[in-house]
Amino acid sequence: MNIAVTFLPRREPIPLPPIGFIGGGNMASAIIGGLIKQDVPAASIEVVEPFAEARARLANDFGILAQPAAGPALARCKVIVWAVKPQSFAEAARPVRGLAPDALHLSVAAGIPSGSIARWLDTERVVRAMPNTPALVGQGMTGLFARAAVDMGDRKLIEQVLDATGELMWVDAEESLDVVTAVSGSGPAYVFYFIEAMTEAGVELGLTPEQAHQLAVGTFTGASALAADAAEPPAVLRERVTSKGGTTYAAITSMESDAVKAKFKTAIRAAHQRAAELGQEFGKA
Ligand SMILES: NC(=O)C1=CN([C@@H]2O[C@H](COP(=O)(O)OP(=O)(O)OC[C@H]3O[C@@H](n4cnc5c(N)ncnc54)[C@H](OP(=O)(O)O)[C@@H]3O)[C@@H](O)[C@H]2O)C=CC1
Ligand SMILES: O=C(O)[C@@H]1CCC=N1
Repeated sequence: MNIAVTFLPRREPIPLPPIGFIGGGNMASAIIGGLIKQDVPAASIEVVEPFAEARARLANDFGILAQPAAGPALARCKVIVWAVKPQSFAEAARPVRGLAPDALHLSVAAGIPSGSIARWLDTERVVRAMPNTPALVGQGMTGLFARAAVDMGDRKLIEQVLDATGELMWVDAEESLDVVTAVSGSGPAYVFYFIEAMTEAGVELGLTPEQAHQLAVGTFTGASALAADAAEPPAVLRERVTSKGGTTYAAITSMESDAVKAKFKTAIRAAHQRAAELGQEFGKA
């Protein structure tokens, strides 16, 4: 049998400017992985990361030579991504202020207001993003907010930097980012929690851990794809699974009687409140 093979022309490297990262942990790695997939050369990415183990991981995974402290290498960066914990932001900003005067700043830190970042870095060109970890597999959801001084060209640049991470959603009000944080930023942990519960229940009822894991994960993948594709809302899709007097009815009735939905919403409100507290606590400096 003859198999026709078509070679697609190799894509030209994306002409992104040099990009700096302050903090080279989980979220920075997810974004850097996307940039490398877009053919951005490792040499045009500067990372400041004090933790030696994280620097070794960046070298191993992406061939990036991260620096333990901020220095003049950041001067060439036109975008600086802030991927430090909210608790470390003010301290991390001090040595960077003035080092890259032309840079557009993108913060992924939960809660820290853009006004604090603008003050710490002495620039109004600040965008805040709230991504989530499925960015690692190109299926993230990211909320974005730009300060007034950020123009359309800057917005496009940010979209290009985050292009490979998944879907992007701009919000007009900065407070909305705390809601994005509580729903989709922390959201993967809620999904993993339910996967854990479904897997444990499957094992307790007699399946192997592998079988139970495959069924739980596959059910989330399938149900999410159905919800994304269907014209009907999730409540209608749920009703279609729930045969009268059947097994799903038994499970949903049990959950309703234990107020599972109400408690889940309370948990999301706790995440929302914590985002605001992080901003108040660590945005003051
Ligand atoms: N993880 C997630 O799902 C999401 C996280 N975020 C946000 O991303 C940010 C980073 O989170 P995450 O990646 O999970 O955290 P990590 O702890 O994995 O990464 C943060 C890194 O920053 C380093 N760091 C600390 N101080 C400095 C400094 N002064 N200069 C440079 N780097 C420094 C830390 O080193 P050390 O460990 O030595 O302190 C650590 O390696 C947080 O603000 C979080 O709110 C947003 C959305 C989702
Ligand atoms: O838990 C956190 O604070 C961060 C922000 C969203 C996800 N992780």
